[in-house]
Amino acid sequence: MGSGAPVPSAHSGFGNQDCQQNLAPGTGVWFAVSGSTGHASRRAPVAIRDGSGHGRGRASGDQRPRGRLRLACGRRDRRRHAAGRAGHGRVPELRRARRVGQPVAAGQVARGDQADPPRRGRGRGIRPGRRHRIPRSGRLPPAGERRGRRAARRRLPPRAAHRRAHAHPHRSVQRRPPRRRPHGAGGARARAGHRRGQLGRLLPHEGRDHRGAAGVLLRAPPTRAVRLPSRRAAGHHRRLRPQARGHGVPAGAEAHVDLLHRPRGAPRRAAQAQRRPQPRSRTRDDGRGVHALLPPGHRDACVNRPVIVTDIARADAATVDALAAHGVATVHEAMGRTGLVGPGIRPIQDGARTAGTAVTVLQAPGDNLMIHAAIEQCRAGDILVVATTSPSTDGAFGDLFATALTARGVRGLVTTGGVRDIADLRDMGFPVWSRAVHAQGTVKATPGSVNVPIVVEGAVVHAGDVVIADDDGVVVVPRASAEAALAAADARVAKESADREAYGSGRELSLDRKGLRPLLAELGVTYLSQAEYDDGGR
Ligand SMILES: O=C([O-])CC(=O)C(=O)O
Ligand SMILES: [Mg+2]
Repeated sequence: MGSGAPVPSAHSGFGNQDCQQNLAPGTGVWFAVSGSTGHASRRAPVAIRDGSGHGRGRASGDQRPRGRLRLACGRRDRRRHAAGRAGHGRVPELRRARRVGQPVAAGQVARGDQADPPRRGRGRGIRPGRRHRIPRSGRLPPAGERRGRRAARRRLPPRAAHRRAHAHPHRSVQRRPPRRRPHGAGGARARAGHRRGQLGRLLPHEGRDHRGAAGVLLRAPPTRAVRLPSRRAAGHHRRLRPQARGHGVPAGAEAHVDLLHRPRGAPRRAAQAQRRPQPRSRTRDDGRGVHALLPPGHRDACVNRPVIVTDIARADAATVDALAAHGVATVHEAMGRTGLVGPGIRPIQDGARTAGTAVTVLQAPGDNLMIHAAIEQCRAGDILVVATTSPSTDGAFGDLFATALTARGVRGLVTTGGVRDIADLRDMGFPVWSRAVHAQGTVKATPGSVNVPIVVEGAVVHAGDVVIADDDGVVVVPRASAEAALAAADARVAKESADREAYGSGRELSLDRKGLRPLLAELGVTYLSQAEYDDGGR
């Protein structure tokens, strides 16, 4: 939504989360009449001042705003009602009433004393701060709904039957719609706005009654409604036209799609309302991490489900050892400055240099189950490389794992997570590169994968790739490029060796040896004496 004029709507269901999720700064929020009791009154008109929070509504967790609208019977009404003399002419009174469709100014909460009275119709005389009677049928529904409302009224039970059935005649309790939704009982689930039944409850033209005690048409918004830019309205939802009509707005592509409901499959958790609908996961992901869906048939599509790949191809062991001898910086340069793991992954010890073939682990944050599974897949010459599906610094690895891995000939660990027992790890001589040292324990509860491609601080690691690690960090050499990388690294080492000799003896400067003087001149770098510099370079 942009910051344009708010859309008139009879929806009343903006809660705090809706605001945080879906509204841009300065976007006005609008309201509908809420009954004094019943589910509709739990929804609240609030306004957004900026993208970080809400207007002056009540604290988070209590979605009733200060500007909540109430319909209430006056004391005299209740007395007369109790005495069975609720005459035909007695009607509930509307306090601090506002017109449906009247936008709340951005940055303000709807308050009764700021109410803008209706300009037309039977409620035109209503003034803030005064008590006015309004006709039982009210004038609140937008014009487009009148036909449906009249149809719904015809289906109401007689008033006498209603009074007999009414449990609390002294209160202005909203009467439930006389007809139940076709999809199950219209109880708590219906009020919470689940599933398609809600659509039916919202739309008068679908023939259901929505009037509260005062005959006011009540609407509840979709709790999972999603706001999208209006340019995406066209074709978004097959019910666009009838729904837009129901709200008295144009039904074309210009209609605001916040009037629409999310198609089937929307997530139940409001915090995830903007995620695409996904097939229900067969695994327990506990909401941690977001699956990166790959199209079926993609070579890496199996990363969508937890797997342990057992028979990985590994880079040649002699090549791995030779690359280890060259170190991270040299190999990285030899590979055209690629393959480097980001600087967030640091060694926990000094002076270690190792290389191995990668056994990869993709695990949930705070969960080291898949490390346990990966140990079995490790063999001599491997290096364990661990990534989590979302950032975590929990200490998922310690000396017990290192002991098991050492027994299998594993050469070290690289992890995007945290490690603990590091004094023991150092004493053992088991080298580790990690994002954090953190004693925080982890669980063994969530599925993950072993030997699938992972990303480690910007570097893609496939199982069997060469991973070289030393005090400078970590570099990854794809298995298929290992031989070429070694040849390039050998050449670089030879060249660096000659350079080292030249610089060490003082015979030559790198500027001359590398032919950099002409480059400096070409780049406009000039030499000045101190006097010339002090003189401003003239
Ligand atoms: O067991 C764990 O959760 C990690 C650990 O501390 C160890 O390997 O020693
Ligand atoms: Mg431990």
